[in-house]
Amino acid sequence: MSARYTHARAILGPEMSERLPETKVLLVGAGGIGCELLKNLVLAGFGQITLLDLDTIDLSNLNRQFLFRKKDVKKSKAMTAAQTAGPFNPNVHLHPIHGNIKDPQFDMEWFRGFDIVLNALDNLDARRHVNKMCMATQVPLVESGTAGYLGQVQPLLKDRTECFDCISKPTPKTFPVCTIRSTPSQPIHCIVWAKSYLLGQLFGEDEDAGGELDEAEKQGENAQEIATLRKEAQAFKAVRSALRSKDKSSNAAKMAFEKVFNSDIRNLLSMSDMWRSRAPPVPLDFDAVKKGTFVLRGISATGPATNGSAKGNSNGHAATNGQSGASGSGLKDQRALSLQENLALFVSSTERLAARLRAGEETILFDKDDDDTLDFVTAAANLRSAAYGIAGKSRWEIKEMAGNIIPAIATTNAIVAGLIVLQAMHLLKKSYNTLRNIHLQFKPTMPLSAVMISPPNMSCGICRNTYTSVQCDPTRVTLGEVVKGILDGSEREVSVYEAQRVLSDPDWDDNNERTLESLSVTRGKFLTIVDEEGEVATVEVGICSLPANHSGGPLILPSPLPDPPRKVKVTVPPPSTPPKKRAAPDDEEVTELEPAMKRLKTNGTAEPNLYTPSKKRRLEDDGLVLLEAPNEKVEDDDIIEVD
Ligand SMILES: Nc1ncnc2c1ncn2[C@@H]1O[C@H](COP(=O)(O)OP(=O)(O)OP(=O)(O)O)[C@@H](O)[C@H]1O
Ligand SMILES: [Zn+2]
Repeated sequence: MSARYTHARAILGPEMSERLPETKVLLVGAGGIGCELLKNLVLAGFGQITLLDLDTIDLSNLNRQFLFRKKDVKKSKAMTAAQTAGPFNPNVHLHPIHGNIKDPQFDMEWFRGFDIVLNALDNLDARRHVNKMCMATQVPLVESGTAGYLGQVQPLLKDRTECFDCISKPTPKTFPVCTIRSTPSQPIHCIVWAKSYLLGQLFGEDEDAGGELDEAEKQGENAQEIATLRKEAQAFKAVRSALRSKDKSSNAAKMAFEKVFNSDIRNLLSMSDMWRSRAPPVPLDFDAVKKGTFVLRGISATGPATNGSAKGNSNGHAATNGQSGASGSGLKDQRALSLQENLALFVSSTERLAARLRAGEETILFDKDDDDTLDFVTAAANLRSAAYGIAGKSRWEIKEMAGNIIPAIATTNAIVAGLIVLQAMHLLKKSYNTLRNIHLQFKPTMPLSAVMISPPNMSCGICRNTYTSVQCDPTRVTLGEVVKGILDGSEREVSVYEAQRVLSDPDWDDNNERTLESLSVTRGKFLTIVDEEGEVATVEVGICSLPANHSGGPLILPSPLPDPPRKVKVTVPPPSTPPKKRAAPDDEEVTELEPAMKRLKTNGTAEPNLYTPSKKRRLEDDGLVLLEAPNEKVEDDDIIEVD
């Protein structure tokens, strides 16, 4: 045993140490937590590590994602992390993959190839996807996350612990800075970008990257990349000095606009890899937007900029059309602005802020009560949203949303990465009694708290389902063949879904003769078979591909076929009662609850009708609640009543 493992062996014990070289780990995400975790795994001697990330390295990642250097900016995170960490331990086999974990080839068969999955992700969508794949394949998962000084590590295993979806998650309200730097997908990303990045670049302290770039070039780093970065930094320099220049003709606002909404976007577009799994942004043309001749995704620059939540002008002509001097005070705060109006607001707020610099203010920071900065952030965020096809927001909404961001802290990521390895060890050793949910908290007297594991939530729509998979050729196999095969001759009535789409039900079998592919049910997706009477657990069928050397029919059914448990009918608890938790995980005692009913207020009249589970489920999936009588009310602020 080489000295390399002395410490790891002392911690892990001889048995675990022996097994590590054969252990197959999937690490999803090579960002802040992922880099720290990869280093831990490699040094501990985990033998087979698959590392997957869809992104490329951003300059702003370098302060904490220590496996990356300036020469690596714009390269694949997974590939670069593997290249850097590989030599830490030559006995380890690293398999980096540049891809999205939701890509079809990462199906149930693929997940089954791992002993454990470790999430180091930054978004709910990907986390929920990995959770479902791990519940489907019964592969243990360690989930994790950090926000500033706070962190959490949660070991998850089907039937033993609750899953990531057992408790519904509130939508996150804060974002680490860099998540929003290059690929925004929500209005808040653009708001934070405008407030914390662009405002600072133009009106904050001089953040000159030139010196660092000179240094990088001296060290022989990628000259082409450095040249691109230098050009970007130079362009900001030119705009900054134009903003501070007494020369009125410098047209600084136009320069700023053209840099961030045109040339920077063009630069990003030239990296075609980035836009393989995302919709690409569209560069904006200053003069055409100003004139109102610019058309973006079929919408005129004078129409509502995007279909944002604030009410736009339905005739496509904004009320202030053509007013170039739209100022904060002249705008109705709660109206969505057209692209042209956002440009006018960008120009006017930039000029107001520039005038303040010329009058002696050295730096200007965001203050929601400072109209100039709020106008600037409103306009810049909405212009960026428009370029990326994201819904615009009103000035009033942006004031609400421009909350504080939480910077990522390297030490928090490092602590959490260490804790992930410890929980992974418990899962691999099957020492389930020692599993804990760990919280890293901002309490100097007790920075870590270890919480007992909760058993599964009996009404969870993810981990209480019965999972199976079929190997098939979706171009040849029909929906009816798969469903009939899985039900194995049972006559019970079922409805079949793919995600939220109904594909068939007992009264509607039009799709049964159609191929899976024609129904867009392809590799990596699930067919969900729901019992019409609600008496048998839902079966989820993962679609996998046929083995490479297969020559027979288009479908290989699983063996054994799934045997979903019968649900024990339990009376629906009152709406405010949380789902009952069992004292200890014990598979024998599983009972299933019907999905909780929407609260209907009957005003003392008839009891609300209980619809059959599938019908009700379809209605609820569509966001509909059926009211019995015209005087009924639904106690839910998100619900809009329609006749
Ligand atoms: N669907 C996905 N498939 C693969 N990797 C993903 C997916 N979603 C997110 N990731 C990766 O997870 C990582 C999360 O790391 P982290 O939270 O540090 O993000 P970051 O973008 O590097 O930094 P920051 O979030 O602070 O800007 C990122 O590298 C991101 O590319
Ligand atoms: Zn669950």
